[in-house]
Amino acid sequence: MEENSSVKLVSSPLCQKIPIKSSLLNRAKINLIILLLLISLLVYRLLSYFNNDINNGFTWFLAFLCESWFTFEHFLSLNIMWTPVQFKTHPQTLSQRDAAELPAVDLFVTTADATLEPPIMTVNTVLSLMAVDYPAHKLACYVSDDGCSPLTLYSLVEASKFARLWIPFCKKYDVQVRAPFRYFSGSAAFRPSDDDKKRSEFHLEWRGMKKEYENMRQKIEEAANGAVQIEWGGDYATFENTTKSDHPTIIKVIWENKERGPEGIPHLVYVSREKRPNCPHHYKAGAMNVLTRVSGAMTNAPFMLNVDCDMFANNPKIVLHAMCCFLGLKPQDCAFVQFPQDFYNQLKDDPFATNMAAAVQIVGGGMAGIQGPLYIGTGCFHRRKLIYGFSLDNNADVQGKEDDRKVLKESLGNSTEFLNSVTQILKDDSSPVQDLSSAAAQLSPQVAGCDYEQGTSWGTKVGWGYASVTEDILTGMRIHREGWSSVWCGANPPGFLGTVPTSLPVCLLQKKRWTTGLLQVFFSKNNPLFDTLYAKLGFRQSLAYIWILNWGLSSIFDLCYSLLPTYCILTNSNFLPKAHEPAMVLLVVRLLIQHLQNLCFNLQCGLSVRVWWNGLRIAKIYSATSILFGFLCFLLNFVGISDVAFEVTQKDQPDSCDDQDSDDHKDHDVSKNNVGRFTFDESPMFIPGTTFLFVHLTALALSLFGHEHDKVGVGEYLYSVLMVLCFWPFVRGLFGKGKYGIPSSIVLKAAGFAFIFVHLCRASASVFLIKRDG
Ligand SMILES: O=c1ccn([C@@H]2O[C@H](COP(=O)(O)OP(=O)(O)O[C@H]3O[C@H](CO)[C@@H](O)[C@H](O)[C@H]3O)[C@@H](O)[C@H]2O)c(=O)[nH]1
Ligand SMILES: [Mn+2]
Repeated sequence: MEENSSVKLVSSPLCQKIPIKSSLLNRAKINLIILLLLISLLVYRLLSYFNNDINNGFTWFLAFLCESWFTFEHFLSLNIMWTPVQFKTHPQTLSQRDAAELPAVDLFVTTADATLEPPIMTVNTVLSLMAVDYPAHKLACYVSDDGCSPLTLYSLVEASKFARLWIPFCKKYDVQVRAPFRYFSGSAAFRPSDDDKKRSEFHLEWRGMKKEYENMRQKIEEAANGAVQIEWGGDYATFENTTKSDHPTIIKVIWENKERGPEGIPHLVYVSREKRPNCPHHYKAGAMNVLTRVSGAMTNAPFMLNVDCDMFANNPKIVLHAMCCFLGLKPQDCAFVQFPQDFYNQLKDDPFATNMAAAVQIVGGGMAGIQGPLYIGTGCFHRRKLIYGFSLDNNADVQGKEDDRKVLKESLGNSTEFLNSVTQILKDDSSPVQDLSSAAAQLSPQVAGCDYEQGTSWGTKVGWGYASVTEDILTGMRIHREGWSSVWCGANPPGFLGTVPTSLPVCLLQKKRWTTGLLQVFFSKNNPLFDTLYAKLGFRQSLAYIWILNWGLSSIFDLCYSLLPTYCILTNSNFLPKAHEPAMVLLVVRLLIQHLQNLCFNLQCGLSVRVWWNGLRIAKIYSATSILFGFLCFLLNFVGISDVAFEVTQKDQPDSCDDQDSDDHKDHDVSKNNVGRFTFDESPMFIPGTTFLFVHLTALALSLFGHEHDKVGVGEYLYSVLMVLCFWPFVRGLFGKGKYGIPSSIVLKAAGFAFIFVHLCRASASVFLIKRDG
């Protein structure tokens, strides 16, 4: 194992921090070479300026600007991959401890829309969490429903009935995957083991359980498609005359573990916070803050896990893994425990590059070797104390704060029940509430009300942050800024599995939101550089954040750069070194190393060449569509013209158990051949993408048909041809029918923009071209 001086080794019988050995360090070294090549290309560009060896000042400047950014960006990425570490946890050691010694954990699941996020999916996530290997009386599961949907409540009520059969079954047979849809998916991986089969009663129970699950699924489906009406009355009466954006607080204790025994079924609570039309609700961040307060006043566990509704616990020991980190490391080294994001519905050859597992691994493991991984919004365990903005040291000033109710009130709001729970957390006193249902009844709905947070620090110094639609990065950064480190816990099998969008329009919406959200953080007082200067964010950690936050901006530079070849072809100029120049060698070597490295990495991860190409291609497509739009949204928001909304990502319905093999992903309305094929809709995001294609096609066509092009080099042509290849799915879209075709309104608008672009290029040529011939 390679020792690294900048990585402190922390070890305990529960959790070890281990530097990752040389293969990844080689990655860093190769990237160092690429960095040197990038720098030498910049030097070449400067020299060509001083030698007066340029034929177009505009392209020179733009190319220099973009290349400087690429070099800087590459340097930032190198920083991340320089000292990767991994954490190894030993849950079996912890599970030997007495249940009484294990801390309580509140489990949060968020859902926002019963149509985009099928309730059966939320139900599976909830069941997988309630069934984990951990004393049941130490767990409570809270579901936030931003959709205020009686269907969601109904589904959870059904789920709680099923849970009473499912959880004992899972524990009896040590089921490995406790999301029933997955367990019963028919996939070979989840077939009962030989040992189980030998037990005579197993088959009977297995079949019975499968039938129960099917019944529950059917009931929920029938309620969803209206075949069976939910009866308004009892618990559902409160939903009458409500809409998603206008309704009172609804909190229902669906199931209470009254015996409080380790073998029981964990509590299950439904929460739909109050919403009113003129009251900002801050999307997911707002929902998380309400869950924090409601759970505080009810079970008040010192630790909280949060997952998105599509992300089930794939490893039954997941809470034990997390507790190994919290109990095995020094508190300041373990502010939160983030599990990698992994997905189960990956499309073949990953056409939309949604499988970011490799990238996430590099970033997560890399940052883990600095000040700790970023918080990625789901699959993460937090400390309640830090979420409230307190220090982890029980020093005098905290005790002081505790007495000072006024200070607490100012920052955390004015609810007696909730403030009492906060005081308890400050004292590290974890005695649970006696009776959940009466606690819920007494709890003023105020803590989940839409004006509770007015004048408090919620959304700024307390809880999940409101200043960005990527509330996760913002919130994690606040914790790092306060000087704490976080942990990256790669359990095996993976801790959680979620879904990725499986169609292009949905992917575009998601990428657009991420771009906007990240830029919102960067261009604000939350900029990581300030946190390094004025707070406790480490310098290298700050660089890592700068790299992540500018993910969208890098693509914008890339988009500009990709337009340069067309500009050059249209104006008979060049911006890349000519074939005979030595700089061309540097360029070619750099591109070769970079892409070969990526290719090898893909192959090492067991992925195909196709995946590598798809990744390259879709990056260009995202730049010209979603990222461009995300950037524009950010600009409009920055100058105060428009708000940014959190548009929920549409999720595919999980397969029912009758499907033979869930590992083969199925698109629900197309034949298998079309899975992953590009689909289009009326979204304006397709306009710039199509325009980009038209511009390249026009430039290439014009030079083929005799347009003057003696100064254009081979580099410009190859670049442009490559861009057309990347946009080949769009070429197909021009001729495709139905959703496989680009709508004619989009094509017309794009043609208009392309015409204007070509015209402007040619008009500007006369302004920028340096007349060398006198
Ligand atoms: O008003 C809202 C909007 C969303 N959500 C929930 O937020 C979660 C994430 O939403 P999703 O549409 O799945 O967004 P993704 O882009 O897939 O989510 C990623 O990116 C988000 C930040 O942009 C993070 O919050 C997520 O955890 C992370 O998985 C889901 O459970 C939603 O139900 C709400 O509770 N209320
Ligand atoms: Mn999601």
